[in-house]
Amino acid sequence: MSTQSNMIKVAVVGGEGIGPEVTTQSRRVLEWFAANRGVPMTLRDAEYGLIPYLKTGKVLPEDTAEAMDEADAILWGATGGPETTEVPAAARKAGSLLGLRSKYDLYANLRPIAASPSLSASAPLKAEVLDGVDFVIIRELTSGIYFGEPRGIETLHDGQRRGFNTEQYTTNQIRRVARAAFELARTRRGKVCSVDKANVLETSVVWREEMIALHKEEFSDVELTHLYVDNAAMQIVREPRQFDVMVTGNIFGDILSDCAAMASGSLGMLPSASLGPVDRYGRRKALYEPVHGSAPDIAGKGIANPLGSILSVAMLLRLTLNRPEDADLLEQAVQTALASGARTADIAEAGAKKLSTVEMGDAVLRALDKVSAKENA
Ligand SMILES: NC(=O)c1ccc[n+]([C@@H]2O[C@H](COP(=O)([O-])OP(=O)(O)OC[C@H]3O[C@@H](n4cnc5c(N)ncnc54)[C@H](O)[C@@H]3O)[C@@H](O)[C@H]2O)c1
Ligand SMILES: CC(C)[C@H](C(=O)O)[C@@H](O)C(=O)O
Ligand SMILES: [Mg+2]
Repeated sequence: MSTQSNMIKVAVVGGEGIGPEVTTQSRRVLEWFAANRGVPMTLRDAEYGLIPYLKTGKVLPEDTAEAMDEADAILWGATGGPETTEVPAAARKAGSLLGLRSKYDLYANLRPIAASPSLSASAPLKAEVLDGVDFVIIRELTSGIYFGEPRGIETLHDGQRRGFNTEQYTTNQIRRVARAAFELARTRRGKVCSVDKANVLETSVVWREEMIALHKEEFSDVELTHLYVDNAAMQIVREPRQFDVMVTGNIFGDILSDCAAMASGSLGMLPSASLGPVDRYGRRKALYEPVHGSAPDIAGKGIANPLGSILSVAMLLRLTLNRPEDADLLEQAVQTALASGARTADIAEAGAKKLSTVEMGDAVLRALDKVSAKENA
């Protein structure tokens, strides 16, 4: 991490599938902020996935690991896809995204969901329930069933195979992500909905008890409610406006955020920030990435929606660079581009012109020029 001045180091890791396609556009946006708004940052590009594996035998070569280690912020694209079946499971595991989340202790994963007024005609949900949708899912990212031990696959006496994993949460793991949720709610509409499965799982019993205890001890000014995860999935589709901050465990948050993407129009629209603990200098390691994956079904076609990745840059500007005005400007530019009719295939109304990934990047850069000129006028 940077030790001097306010120069922020950003590692840009496009990865696989549509990852490099969308990250090329969000990188252009970062460059626009460096050139036009004097945002102090250095960019270091690094390869991840099949391509470096074929060259070095590692999906995460040393140079990439070093770029990520020294970065304040990582702009990540995506990992995975059928083309990577050439990479043995062990090599993939050695450099996995889960391993990186764990290595940097990126426990608080913020996934904001906002409905764009311009997309109400093409959104899968009814326009009446979308007006004003604005909530954040905070997903615990470094524990739960993704990381619990024991785990494995074994062969039983009768020859059947049995796969097993362990769901787990400790008091501290719950409390630190709960704190992130309560603190965020204080800057928003003051409401936290905690999602669990406490009617079945012991991990969720502890989760709910710790939420209630911390709320009572330190955050009684915030409204705290609870939902079981099955009901939460239904409520997100039925009436997403009821939520302000939703906090939940690793696997529930993974599933609920893809579900919530339907309130923003497409999975391609959702950004995210994964944050580590604050160190003694007040800094925290962060990884910014769209919520979607490598989308093998559209990879290489140049049609992926780059807005989830571009909006992740807005989160980077806000959370790592502490430049809220620049983050607002970028979010405004995205809305301006959408209002002017810019659509990739995933958000296009019937009959609308479909832009390529690059053309959507162009539309956002044009909108940035326009909104910043207006601001300076
Ligand atoms: N953070 C990550 O790197 C990440 C996240 C999710 C999935 N993955 C990996 O991605 C691979 C594919 O997974 P999947 O197909 O289940 O999920 P996915 O998110 O890649 O795609 C799901 C669907 O959404 C569409 N989609 C996703 N992003 C889009 C975009 N920007 N524009 C337009 N359409 C978009 C895809 O075309 C696909 O139909 C898997 O290997 C998975 O493990 C990686
Ligand atoms: C790629 C995969 C491991 C990842 C997850 O499950 O966390 C993804 O789905 C996500 O949402 O970031
Ligand atoms: Mg996911």
